[in-house]
Amino acid sequence: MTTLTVHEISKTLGGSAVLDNVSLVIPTGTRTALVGASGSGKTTLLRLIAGFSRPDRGTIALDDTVVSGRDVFLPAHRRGVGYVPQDGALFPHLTVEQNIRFGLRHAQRGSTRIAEVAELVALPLELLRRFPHEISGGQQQRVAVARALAPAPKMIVLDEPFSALDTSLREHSRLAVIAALEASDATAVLVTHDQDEALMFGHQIGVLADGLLLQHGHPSAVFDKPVTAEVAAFLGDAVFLTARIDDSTAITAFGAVAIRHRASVAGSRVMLRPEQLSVRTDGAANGVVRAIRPRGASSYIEIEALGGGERVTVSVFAAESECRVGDEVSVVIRGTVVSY
Ligand SMILES: Nc1ncnc2c1ncn2[C@@H]1O[C@H](COP(=O)(O)OP(=O)(O)OP(=O)(O)O)[C@@H](O)[C@H]1O
Repeated sequence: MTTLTVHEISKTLGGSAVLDNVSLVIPTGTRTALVGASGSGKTTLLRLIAGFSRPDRGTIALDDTVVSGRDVFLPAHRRGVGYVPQDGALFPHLTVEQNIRFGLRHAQRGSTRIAEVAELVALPLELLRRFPHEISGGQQQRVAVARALAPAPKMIVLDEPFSALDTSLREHSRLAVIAALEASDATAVLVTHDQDEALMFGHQIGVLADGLLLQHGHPSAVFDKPVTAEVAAFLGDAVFLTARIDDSTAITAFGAVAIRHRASVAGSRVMLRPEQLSVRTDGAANGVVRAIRPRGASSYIEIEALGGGERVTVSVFAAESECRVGDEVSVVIRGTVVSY
């Protein structure tokens, strides 16, 4: 187990700043997900951590040992960091067992370690004799994780390991890999562009945009109190409403609502999640139904505030929907909001 300290890292590639003054501490034995849009710098940061590339400025330390700094650079093979690339990158001409064995030092190769790590990633032992093309994509990814875990690294980094998998396989593989990481005690960093994956991965989430680490912290803290509207929108569907901010209350076109976090001092809008909205046909009307869009079990109802301007889309259980276009209804906001 190792604590990773990334301190004021900057990196320019092809003449453009790809990472700008990024600092992050990943405590020993914890799991951190780095999330961000395509091109935000996630893979570059992971490569710097693994030791495949050198930062222009700043330092990277594993515990008290600086592995990247002004006059120091420990290459990947001397860092003891396990690496799981995006496509798994298994050797096609080697069996599953030989692939996993490849990650082991000579002395460990005859040991029971292969069966141990196969079990750790929930890989049935009968698959050990097969070649990569004879197992599923999800199993291949787990072999790649097993290969990286085999030498018991103190730290493991994973670059979008589930991105090529379809939804159900991805969920299954994710859970198996998280359980394996938990059991291994390795400090882990996962790069993903999938918000749900990032939020469920572990102890910390870091949100990158254009080379800047916009926010990092416990997943629920970042989700509940996003520092900017950009972070809020990146982590899930977000509804923004113009509001008059009055101390700890926001007055919106759909009523007053309590503020749980003021991200800016002089805010003029609030953010809430679509799940916080519901619609009632009794009660004081504050909106008019402009469109109804059926979507299987649910229907999306577009509602415009009375007096015009603001619009929200509310998801309702289709069988219970009594609304028609033109009806006046009451939009109710549950819970609390963040103001910007
Ligand atoms: N070797 C390189 N030379 C020049 N530019 C590069 C190089 N590698 C990456 N970049 C650029 O740096 C930026 C960040 O790339 P990076 O791969 O770190 O992003 P990412 O967040 O991992 O994206 P994705 O989710 O698409 O993999 C991009 O604009 C990319 O085009």
